[in-house]
Amino acid sequence: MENKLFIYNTLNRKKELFEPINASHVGLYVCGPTVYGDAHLGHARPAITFDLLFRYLTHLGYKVRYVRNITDVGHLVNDADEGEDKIAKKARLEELEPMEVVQFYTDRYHKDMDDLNVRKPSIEPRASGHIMEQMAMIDQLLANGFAYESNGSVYFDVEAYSKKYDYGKLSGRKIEDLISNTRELDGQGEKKNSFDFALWKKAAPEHIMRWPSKWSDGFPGWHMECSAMSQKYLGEEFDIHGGGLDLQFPHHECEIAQSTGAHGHEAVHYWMHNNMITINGQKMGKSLGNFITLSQMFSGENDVLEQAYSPMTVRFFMLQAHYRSPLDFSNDALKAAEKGFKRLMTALATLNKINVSETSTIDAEELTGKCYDALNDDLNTPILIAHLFDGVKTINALAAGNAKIDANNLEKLKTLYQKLIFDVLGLKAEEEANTSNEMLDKVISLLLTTRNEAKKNKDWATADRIRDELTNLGIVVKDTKDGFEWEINK
Ligand SMILES: Nc1ncnc2c1ncn2[C@@H]1O[C@H](COP(=O)(O)OP(=O)(O)OP(=O)(O)O)[C@@H](O)[C@H]1O
Ligand SMILES: [Zn+2]
Repeated sequence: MENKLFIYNTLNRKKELFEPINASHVGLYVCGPTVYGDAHLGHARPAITFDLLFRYLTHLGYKVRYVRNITDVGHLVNDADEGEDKIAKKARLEELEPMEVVQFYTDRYHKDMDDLNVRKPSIEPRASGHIMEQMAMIDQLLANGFAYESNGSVYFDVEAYSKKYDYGKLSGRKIEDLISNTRELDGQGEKKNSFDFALWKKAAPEHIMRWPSKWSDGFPGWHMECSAMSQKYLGEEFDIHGGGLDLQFPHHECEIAQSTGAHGHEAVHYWMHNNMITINGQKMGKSLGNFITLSQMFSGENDVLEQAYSPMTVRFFMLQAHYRSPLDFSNDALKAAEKGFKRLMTALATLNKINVSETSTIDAEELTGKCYDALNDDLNTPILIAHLFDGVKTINALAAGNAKIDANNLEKLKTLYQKLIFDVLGLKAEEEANTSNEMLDKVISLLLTTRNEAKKNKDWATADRIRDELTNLGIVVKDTKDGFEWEINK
């Protein structure tokens, strides 16, 4: 397969030709959600970005193993080593078992992902199911002298590590700066240095999520799960690790340190980071309380929303921006995406009705080349979509009889649009659901109008039968002075 895909590697801060370890296979790991609340618009960004990558690599012919985890233990409220576990806190507030919270929000996350047409990863491991693997890696780090035990907890020894390796290489932080910024805090508590991070934490008596270990009854640190699970399913060295830009430090920096410290070499060849969804210029975040959940986006039930936005509108909105650019939420931008998506889908329907000519004024090959060049340039979807819209002008010109296309070019154009729109961008037609809803509306209105006519004719038997039969189907009919109202009894 001819390989021209360049991806921006955060580690080296440049676009690099993608060369997998094994010519035909790709290992991809992406940090998934911490499941203690509904997914918001921000969470859709890494999901869609790496779904696009998964789809494009598959389209290019690679066999991809895509691992996206579920964090169900170890992610503490302040993202550092202190505070309550995010899941445990939610469980306490809701009076539920932590794993009930996890199951509830994991199911809801899956529903949102299905709506957005995000393909399921090949493996979706949970942190709590991989405690043994995490403990084994901590053992390795202790044996290699990059970790120390303190009062039943185990910490990563950043200073010892940085004598041999480069701590901060991903995020660009300098260990000297970390040392000088934190000096006053050090020498207190369990850690040698305040920038050391937890690999294993001894659980306080009230902490529910705990596992026995040789160090203490406790739980693993948040960064540990991704190192242990990526290694388990993709090997000590693998191709691509993705996640949001906000995870670069400390999460991914710590992952690099853990893997390098345990194995003597780095695990990941290409680090990819999606930029943030912002709202009024600020990161949309659960902790900041400025989020719109995905189900609110789809139903319109949030005061910030001027209308509901369908899942494909949301997906198109994301794809119209490059994944490394920040993207600000606005009703106007979403409305524009809604229009754009519809225009593209209408053009696709038009394309399927175009007649063939003997000659062609259109060169499908040229457009195909431009589209793939955009994708190969670090998944430049805004440029790709601009080319697809140029093609829409051509399609409309063909439909209007202002251009000609031969069978060969028409076939190529159809294949290009089908493959890129459905397989790679992962868009899908949405009319179907709407059509069946609209159809149901019309059929019920027809029945109820017939019922009103029956009532006018004093044909009470027919009127009652229509109402009763609808009630049996779960449709509640209310007579009003203007006619009728109805609703489906859920
Ligand atoms: N506003 C956002 N824009 C883009 N990606 C985001 C945004 N918020 C979270 N993510 C990404 O979603 C993934 C899951 O993150 P996680 O569940 O840890 O969210 P979080 O950090 O708890 O969110 P929050 O900051 O809202 O509490 C991560 O890759 C993270 O980078
Ligand atoms: Zn992670």
